[in-house]
Amino acid sequence: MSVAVAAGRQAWRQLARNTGTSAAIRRTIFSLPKSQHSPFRPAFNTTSKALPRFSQPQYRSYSSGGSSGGGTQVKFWPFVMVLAAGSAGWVLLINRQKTMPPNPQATTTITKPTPAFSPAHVTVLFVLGGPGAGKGTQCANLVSDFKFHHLSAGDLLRAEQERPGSQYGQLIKDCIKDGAIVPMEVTVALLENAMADAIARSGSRKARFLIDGFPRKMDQAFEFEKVVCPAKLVLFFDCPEEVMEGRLLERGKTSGRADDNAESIRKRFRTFIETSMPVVEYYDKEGKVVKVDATPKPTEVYEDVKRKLLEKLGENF
Ligand SMILES: Nc1ncnc2c1ncn2[C@@H]1O[C@H](COP(=O)(O)OP(=O)(O)O)[C@@H](O)[C@H]1O
Ligand SMILES: O=c1ccn([C@@H]2O[C@H](COP(=O)(O)OP(=O)(O)O)[C@@H](O)[C@H]2O)c(=O)[nH]1
Repeated sequence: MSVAVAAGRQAWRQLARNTGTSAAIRRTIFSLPKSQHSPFRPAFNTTSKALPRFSQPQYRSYSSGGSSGGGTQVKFWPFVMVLAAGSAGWVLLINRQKTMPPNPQATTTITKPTPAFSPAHVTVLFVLGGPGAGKGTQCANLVSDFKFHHLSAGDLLRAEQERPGSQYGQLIKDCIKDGAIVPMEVTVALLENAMADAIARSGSRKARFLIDGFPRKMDQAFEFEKVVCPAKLVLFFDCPEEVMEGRLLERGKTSGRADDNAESIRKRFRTFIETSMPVVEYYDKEGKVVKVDATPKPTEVYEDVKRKLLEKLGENF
């Protein structure tokens, strides 16, 4: 290898003397930017996003016959030496890389999308429970005691619905009125953006989030954990329908919400039982649910929430 490299170097100098600087030669021989000459590129070219392979047709073709025609002083044996030395080095490098472990970043992108936030820095708690169970009320308490960022999926959707020019405004409006679930792409994107904003504003990459009223459907749960952040646990507020109905009708007197009326409430209850309870059951099987009785008065519910969360997560979660 060293003999070949030395011969190549010698040939390179000879060529430079004959036709100008080595940089000029490089530009003449390879009409490619320098970065595309990396011998490592083919080994890492495993994803569809990778740059195109360094391919032979991009070389100009040279042959020893060229020296006889133009009356030039350039000798062509140095080219042969350079190519021979380069090819030998190339083969050695390729063989060495076959024995190297794969680049984990290069392979991760094709097999599984990386979540935007790492659970090592970001703690996510999903907060679930039927409509009117008291999720928002208890989240407010947790925010003041544990410095959580509180993100209500319903609030984010309502804000998007009101945003001038939103292409999802009408869709969100119709879903909310009918107690149906907005397509997950919209909600997951709103949550991810809101998390990124909160983290940027806090100036620290460590953060705790209460994701309130989400995920309400299995596809949302899978998508969020895959592309945004795996969740640590689910805080589930258990409340009978008749209690929730009374609270919602009372809230409807002042909330101004289009869905706090008897007809929408009925539809929301049905969606909750059919679509959202399976999410709670799924996480329960994973041992990730902290269940709290939501029927006592708010202060008592909160005492229970605090005690059970600390029991599950420890003081320094
Ligand atoms: N434990 C409770 N007892 C009585 N009323 C409650 C309790 N928790 C919440 N509320 C009231 O019930 C309504 C629904 O609570 P909210 O926190 O908005 O529920 P959710 O976010 O689950 O829809 C609100 O008007 C709230 O003040
Ligand atoms: O992930 C979500 C969360 C909420 N919603 C919609 O927003 C409504 C209100 O949800 P919110 O959590 O604000 O209120 P809740 O029903 O819990 O009182 C729901 O009925 C759904 O129509 C949704 O589509 N996807």
